[in-house]
Amino acid sequence: MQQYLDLLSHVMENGTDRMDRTGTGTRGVFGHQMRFVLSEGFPMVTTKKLHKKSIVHELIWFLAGDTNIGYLQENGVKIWDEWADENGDLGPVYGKQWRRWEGPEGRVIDQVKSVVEAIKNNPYSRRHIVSAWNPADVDDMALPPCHCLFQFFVAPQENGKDKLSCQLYQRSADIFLGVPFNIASYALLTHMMAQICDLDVGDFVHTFGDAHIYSNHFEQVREQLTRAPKPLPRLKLNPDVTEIDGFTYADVKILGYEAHPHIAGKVAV
Ligand SMILES: Nc1nc(=O)c2c([nH]1)NC[C@@H]1CN(c3ccc(C(=O)N[C@@H](CCC(=O)O)C(=O)O)cc3)CN21
Ligand SMILES: O=c1ccn([C@H]2C[C@H](O)[C@@H](COP(=O)(O)O)O2)c(=O)[nH]1
Repeated sequence: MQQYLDLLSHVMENGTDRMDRTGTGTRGVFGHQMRFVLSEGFPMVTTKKLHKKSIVHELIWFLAGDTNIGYLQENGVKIWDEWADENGDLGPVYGKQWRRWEGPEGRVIDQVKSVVEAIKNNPYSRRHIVSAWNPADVDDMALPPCHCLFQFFVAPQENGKDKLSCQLYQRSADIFLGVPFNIASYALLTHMMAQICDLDVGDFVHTFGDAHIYSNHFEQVREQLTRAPKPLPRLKLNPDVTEIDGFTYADVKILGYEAHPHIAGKVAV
C-alpha cells in the first residue's frame, strides 16, 4: 500500500490548508490518482488495522439498494450513524441510485444490473458506468455521494481470459478515515463483478477530486508514516456465487491480513 502512504505524505507536504464545511479545517490537493493491480493482492491498508466488517457489510448494503442504517446497525457497523435521521434514513444515497435511479415518466433504472449485462454481452463497450451523482436527488441526501461515479473496462490478456478493471471518481476524500474504506470497498466490488462475469481481475484505479486530511488527523498521519507497509492479504470469494445479489458476508474471506495496530481518529460531521 505504498500508493496510499505516498498520498498521505504528498498531501502533508504539498497540500493547501483550507476551512471546510465541518469547521475542522483540512490540508488538501485537487486531483490525484492511485492504481492497484488486484492480482498482486487485496489492497487493504496495513499501516493501521481496518475493520473488515464495516467494509464488507457496507458494500453488501449498497448492493442491496438499502438506504436505511438498520442493516448496518444489526451487524455492528456504526460508520453511517451520525448522518441518519431519527428513523435511520439517509435519503436517496448510494443504494437508491445504484439500483433504483428514477428517470422521467417513472422509469426505474437498475444501473448495477445493467452494467453486469453490458459487461457480459458487450465487454469492450466504453459505457460501463454507474453514477451515484443524481442532481435531482442531491438535496434530499444526508450527504451527497463522495464516491460518485465508477466505470468498468474489459481487456484481453495473453492467457486468453479477459480481465476487468474499475476506475472510481471520488469528488471528496477524507484520506485518513474514508479512503482506506473506499479502496477496499471498490477492490471488493471489482472482484465480485469479475466473478459474476467470469473474468479475471485487472486494476482498480482511484481518481480524486478534493483529497484532504483533516487537521485533527495530522498526528495520526505522522504516526502512520513511520510504519512500514506489510504484505497484502488475499481475497477469497465463495466461487458458488453467480449473481451480484448473491453475496453475503460469509462469502467474503480476507486471508492473511496483517496490520499495524489501529489508530483512532474523530470523524468530521
Ligand atoms: N468526514 C467524513 N469522512 C468520511 O470518511 C465519511 C464521512 N465523513 N461521511 C460519510 C461516510 C461515512 N464513512 C466513515 C465514517 C466513519 C469512519 C470511522 O470512524 N472509521 C473508524 C472506525 C471504523 C469502524 O468502526 O469500523 C476507523 O478507524 O477507520 C469511517 C468511514 C465514510 N464517510
Ligand atoms: O465514502 C466516503 C464518504 C465520505 N467521505 C468524506 C469526504 C469528506 O471529508 C466528507 C464529505 O463532506 P463533503 O463536504 O460532502 O465533501 O466525507 C469519504 O472520504 N469517503
